[in-house]
Order: sequence, then structure tokens, then C-alpha cells
Amino acid sequence: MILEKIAARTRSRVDECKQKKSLEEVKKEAQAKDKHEAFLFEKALRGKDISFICEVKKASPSKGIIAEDFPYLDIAKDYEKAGATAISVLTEPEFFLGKDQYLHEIAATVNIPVLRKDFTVDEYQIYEAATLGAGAVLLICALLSVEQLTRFRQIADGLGLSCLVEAHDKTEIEKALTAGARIIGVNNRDLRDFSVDINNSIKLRREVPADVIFISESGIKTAEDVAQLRKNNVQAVLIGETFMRSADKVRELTKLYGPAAIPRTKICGISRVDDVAIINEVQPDYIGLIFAPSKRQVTPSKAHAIKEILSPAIETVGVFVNEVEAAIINAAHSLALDVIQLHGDETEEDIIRIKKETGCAVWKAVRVENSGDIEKWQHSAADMLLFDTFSREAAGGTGDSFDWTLLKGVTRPFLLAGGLSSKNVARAIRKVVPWGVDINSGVETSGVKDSAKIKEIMSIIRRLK
Ligand SMILES: O=C(O)c1ccccc1NCC(=O)[C@H](O)[C@H](O)COP(=O)(O)O
Repeated sequence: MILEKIAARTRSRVDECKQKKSLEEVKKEAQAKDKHEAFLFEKALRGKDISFICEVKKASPSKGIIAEDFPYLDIAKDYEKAGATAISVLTEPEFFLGKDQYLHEIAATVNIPVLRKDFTVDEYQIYEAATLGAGAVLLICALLSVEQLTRFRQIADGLGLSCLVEAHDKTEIEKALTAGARIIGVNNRDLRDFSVDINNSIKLRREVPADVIFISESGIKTAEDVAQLRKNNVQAVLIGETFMRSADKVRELTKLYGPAAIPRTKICGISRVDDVAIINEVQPDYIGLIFAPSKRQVTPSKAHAIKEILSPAIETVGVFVNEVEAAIINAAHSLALDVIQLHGDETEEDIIRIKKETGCAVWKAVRVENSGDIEKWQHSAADMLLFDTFSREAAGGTGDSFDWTLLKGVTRPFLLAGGLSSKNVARAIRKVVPWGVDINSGVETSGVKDSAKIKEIMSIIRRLK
């Protein structure tokens, strides 16, 4: 069978690698490697809804060359922008035309976990995966004994790597569970004849306990396939060919996932008259003018100049931090602000008074450090809450995102802020389902608003439906 052929070639390849770098050396390198947070791969897959693992692969034994032109880094970046939860990278060189270099560069470029998709037959490859920046490795039940699976899983655990343990039938699932697998992937492709049937995942779903992540792999092509897998409590799908053959990964993922609720958009920190042209072109729902001390602060005269040429369809949000009330009222009236965003330590009483005095909608920014911060404002009189990243150094505009799972108990509409960019906005919208998104430093280059980035993020958001 093909699998044994690949495994035999892989054993020789690993032996050759050991001649160049010994097991001891690669082990030391892996153990010395800067540890980012452990087990990010499995943490990322434990979301409410189905997750997508998108695969970067040039060729396969069943399909031959899939991508003549293979800009692997751009493909990976497009997957991230489309909202992939993780990326799978083929590194097997002979049958899949993979390379370690692809994994290394991709892992260094994207901010989502990366799986090393290879035929693990030796612990050497697990250490190697860690040195290349992988967050997970593949262990195939058909190739490994329970003892090997267990030992390889333990080695990976010691390095903070997750193991996707691949099974094709009930016996292999039992083997995976005996080895302590926390993630099981059921391959819908029968490697004896390459036939594909996604019902294999559906049929085997009940064999895997609820606390073990269940991934369906191979042959997933349509929204109906995904809907069926989602209905059967499959937590993630691993998709290669369908994505590799699609020119627009954002649209393809949207087609498979289903449309998202498109949020209102606010581009914050507009501080130059020159930025208004692109804003008028892409038409976000709101712009934010920052009146607080910041590199994006606007003077009253600059604010007037921006307002004068701003498209009337776009509403203006004035952002204030612990500002004296008279100044807020004055700005609200003289600039005809639509919304007052209070981004400091303002109280509930301040919110009620400012609403009354200005006649504007009031948004309260809540800088989230823990779930208590969210709880405290749930019943606020503010017209909208805006959840942003907590920082001791800055009131806002940090460019960092926070743990979105803290928002899962929020029962009222809200805006999501903090480090949103074209890399994470699709994931944020699908995972958090915010009423609005607030985008700021994610569309800047060297501290200045960047027209291309503004255009790109707006285009991604609009392709999610
Ligand atoms: O952006 C600033 O410079 C700023 C300074 C002081 C108070 C608030 C500020 N921004 C308010 C916003 O609404 C930002 O858009 C929000 O903090 C998100 O910013 P970012 O993390 O850069 O996307």
C-alpha cells in the first residue's frame, strides 16, 4: 500500500537527516527553542463552532500536481485572512513535494498554529517539527503501534506540541484513544484505493468521546459537506485541495462556512485630511476622531477640516479619555458628532449626564483584563459597549488583541476592538459575532493610515457574506 511505501522512504530520509544532525542535537535545539504558549493548536480548535484547518500542499499521490504555481507564503497568508483556525503544511518531499522550508517560513509568518503534515515514523521528526516552529504533528495509527503512538505523544507533550492522531476505522480510533490522543482526525480517504467518503467521519463520530477533538479530513468540497459534519458535532475540518484550487480563499471559506453577520465598521484614529479620500471610497459606517493625547490626536481645527470633506453617510465618533465635560459638549455641538466614545475611567453617572447634555449616542470603552471588567458594564446605560485590550501604558490604540473567549457571556450587542487587522478580522467576526468592529493600528504603516490596508480589510469584511 502507498502508506507503507511512503513510510519506508521516510525512514531512509530520517536516517539521512541523522547523519547531518544527530538526534541529540535536534533534541537540544527543540528543547532550547523559545516556547510560545503550549498546545495552541488544540486550544484554537476548542471553539463553539466548526473550525477550519487549511492545507498548503503542492501535490499528492492521488491527485498529482495540484499547484504548478506554488506561492506557499501567500497561500498561507490568504488562509489566515480568510479566517482559518490553523494551517497544515505538507513537508513530505517525495510524494507530496513538500519541504521543511515551507513549514519554517509559514510558521514564522502567520499568527495561527501550524501543523506539520508528515509521516511521523521516528521521534526525530517531532523534535524537528518543534525546531521548525510547528504547533502540532501528525501521528498516523496505521503506521504506528500503540506504544509508539503513546511515546510520540508524550515527547510532543513535553515540547508543548499537539498531536493530530489520524484514524480510518473503529479499531484505529480505539488505538488512538488507548495512546491518550486528545485530537483524533478521521481520514475520509481510503488509502488502499484513494476513494473518498465523508460519511466515514459521520459514522465514526460516536466512537470518540466528547472531550476529544474530532477532525474530519480529506474530500470536503461543499457547504453541504461542512453543514453535515457540523450537524454531527465534528469540531474541525481539514481541507487541502478545495482551498488550493480556489483563487479567492476568503470567498471559498465563506462559501463552505456559511455567511457571517456582517458587523458595522469603525475606522478609528483618522488624523489627516489626506486619509479622508480612502475613507469616502470604502465607506465604513463610522470614523473615530481622537481628542485624547495620542499620536492620532486631532486638534479642533483638524477635526473640522476632516468633517468638511467626509462623506455625509459616514458617522463621526469623538473619542475622549477622562475629558472635562464642557470640552466634550463643545466638541459634540461644534462638530456635530454622532457618537461620544468614552475611553477612560468615566462612571455610569458621567455616561448618563453626557448623553443628556450632548444628545449624542454614548459608547463606553471597556478595557478587558478579566471577565469581571465585562460583567461590571453589562447593564450600563451606554448605547453601546466597545471591548478593547487592557494596557497599563495606553488608554487605547495598542494594536494588541485580547482573549475573545472572555466575551462569551455578553448578552448585549457590542463593538470589538484591539489589534484587529486583515489577518484576524474574519476569525474575529465568526468567533465573536460582534455588532461592530473597531479598526485602528491594524490599518496603519509606520503610524500612518495606509490606504491599501484599509481597502483590504473592508474588502475582507464584505466578502464574509
Ligand atoms: O488610538 C489611540 O491612539 C487612542 C488613544 C487614546 C484613547 C483611545 C484611543 N483609541 C481608541 C479606539 O477606539 C481604538 O480604535 C481602539 O483602542 C483599538 O485600537 P487598536 O488596538 O490599535 O486597533
